Amino acid sequence: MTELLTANQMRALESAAIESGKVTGLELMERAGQGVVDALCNNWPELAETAHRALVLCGPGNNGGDGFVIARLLADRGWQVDVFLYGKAEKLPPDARANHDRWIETGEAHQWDVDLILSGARPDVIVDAVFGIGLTRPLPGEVARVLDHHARESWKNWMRIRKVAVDCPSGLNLDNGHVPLEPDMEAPASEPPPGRSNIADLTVTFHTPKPGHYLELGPLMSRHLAVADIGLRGDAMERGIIGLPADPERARLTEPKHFGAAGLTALEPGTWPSSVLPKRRGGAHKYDFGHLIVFAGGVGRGGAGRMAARAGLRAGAGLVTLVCPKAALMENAMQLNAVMLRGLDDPNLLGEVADDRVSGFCLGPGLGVGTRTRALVQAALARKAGERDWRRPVVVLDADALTSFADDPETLFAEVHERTILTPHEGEFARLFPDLAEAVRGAKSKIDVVREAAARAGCVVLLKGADTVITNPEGAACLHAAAYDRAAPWLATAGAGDVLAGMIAGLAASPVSADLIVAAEAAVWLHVECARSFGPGLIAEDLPEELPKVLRALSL
Ligand SMILES: NC(=O)C1=CN([C@@H]2O[C@H](COP(=O)(O)OP(=O)(O)OC[C@H]3O[C@@H](n4cnc5c(N)ncnc54)[C@H](O)[C@@H]3O)[C@@H](O)[C@H]2O)[C@@H](O)CC1
Ligand SMILES: [K+]
Repeated sequence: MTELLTANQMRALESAAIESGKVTGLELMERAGQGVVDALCNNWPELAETAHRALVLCGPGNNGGDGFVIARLLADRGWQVDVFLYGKAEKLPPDARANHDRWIETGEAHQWDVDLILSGARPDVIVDAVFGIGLTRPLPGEVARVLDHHARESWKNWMRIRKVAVDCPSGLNLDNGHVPLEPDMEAPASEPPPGRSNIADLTVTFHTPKPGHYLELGPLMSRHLAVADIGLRGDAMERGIIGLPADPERARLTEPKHFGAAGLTALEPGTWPSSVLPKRRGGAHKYDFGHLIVFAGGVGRGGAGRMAARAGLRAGAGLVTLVCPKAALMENAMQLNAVMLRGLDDPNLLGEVADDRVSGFCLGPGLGVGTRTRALVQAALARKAGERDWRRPVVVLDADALTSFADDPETLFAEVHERTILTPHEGEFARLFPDLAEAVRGAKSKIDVVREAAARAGCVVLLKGADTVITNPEGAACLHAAAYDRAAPWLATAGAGDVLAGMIAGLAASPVSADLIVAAEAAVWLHVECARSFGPGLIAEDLPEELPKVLRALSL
């Protein structure tokens, strides 16, 4: 499953299933609790073999209800289970109340008491079932004190305690990956603010992952993510199939999996991302895969452009030409072979270096901020469909090509077209969309702000990060996360963004390329795959050189 459902979408799906009469809320809660116990035993097989001790922390809503189910199922396996309830039993919602009542037939539910909880017998497993998707306010201090990462240290041998989060580590907002704080807690303090330090060893969510598991603090707090099937899949219409244009309402995770076909792997030909890579058939001519022009900066500033060009060529463009000021021709000539080279001083003479077989432009890396760059961007955006493609040339705008419009983003937005993609990092994004910048985003998720940005700009927008969000003006949103088993911290290296811009352009410049947002998704995935394949010690130049190995593994 590649859809990422927000809290409201998840609730709507559950209500529809319940209203259809196919399932009851109690049955869903039972499956959720069972899913957590199964994931626990799968993840730590030794816990499945003998009985242990669990501390189950239940909250005032249905997340707490899941906790009571888990307590009962563990007790049935012979475990010793201590249960604490934050809230009042009589105020629990009906399904949670039913499971509470069932639990207290044989066990006890103690009232929340920080000192009592932390001075009890050492648990082997702490189950965090305090808040799930229903958390609307900052985590109460007395909950945060118990869930804090360091609270375990009140027990001997605390390093052996495992914490399992039900749906999410309590405090994490599953729509945006934020942890809301009380206003007076925003100031940096010597200790981590309550709530942000609730780090699970395993997080078990239901039906699909949620955006907040992948955005911002989500991966840091969730640590390992398991998704339990609670039987809603048959009812859920699949709207997030990777490789097809993205759904305008539901965000999808960029990963090589198809709904309902868990057995498929990325390595099977014909599946994503192979299915959207242009270079996969014989008998083709180099122009069938497009001619990409990458612009480079002046003397001594060509490295970023050269890396983008090489990435474009490796990614699959049939031809790549680096265009630089004439004064920089010699230094570039000394560094390039397969990438062609032309000099251009006057942006108005673009036609002299770009005939109408050019199907893509990449501008920004190392280009310099100023009027020349603006003029080049405008010239590239003004190009019409060429001889080989019924579409206009794709235009990838990155780095200085974006910053050159910081004073006047509207001019840029007036000229972009549907085959344009902006690829800012957070700093560049803030220059073009100051009201959507990270510092003023508030509770809006990164997905929502990039959606707004794409609608405002009128083209595809890709906001880079460990969590990369790609959206188009119609509202389609894809989230690629270099997190969990795809974490690639060594990708945080100078020039990695230049290579990404080149890879996107190289894939999208082909006249047979997929929809731009789909091509960008594939490029982002391949970029991280190259980093993972190369491993620690990576520098940006290694990324294009690793691409053939990654493509070979895709059986291309
Ligand atoms: N039938 C269903 O709806 C299912 C729900 N499931 C579980 O139910 C969870 C969602 O349940 P709920 O919607 O009841 O939400 P939660 O259980 O996450 O929390 C809601 C409760 O917390 C209170 N609350 C929110 N923020 C608070 C704060 N800062 N301080 C104090 N109290 C606060 C609310 O007033 C409400 O009582 C999911 O995360 C999942 O774990 C699963 O059992 C699957 C089925
Ligand atoms: K929780």
